[in-house]
Amino acid sequence: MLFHVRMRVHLPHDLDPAVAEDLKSREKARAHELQRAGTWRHLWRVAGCYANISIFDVDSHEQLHDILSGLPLFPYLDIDVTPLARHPSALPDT
Ligand SMILES: O=C(O)C[C@H]1C=CC(=O)O1
Repeated sequence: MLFHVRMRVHLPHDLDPAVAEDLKSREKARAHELQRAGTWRHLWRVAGCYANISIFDVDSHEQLHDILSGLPLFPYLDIDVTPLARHPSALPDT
């Protein structure tokens, strides 16, 4: 199952810089792990924003929820999820 996910990051301005760097470092490691597993299929920066557009490939809504809510930055993310279905005019393997 494919999902389009938009994440906007809102780190508090008074967050200790060392804590922020630790969160970003752990988030990056987890993002790499999920990309290598094929679960986090696309990860794009939204130009001009501290936000990303991602495509996740998971087995269930519950798996997606577990992954997103387990991200180190989760407490600071606004997340919008859109389920994707195959378009009838899409060429195979696109
Ligand atoms: O920077 C972001 O968009 C937030 C998050 C997503 C992947 C990652 O490494 O950080």
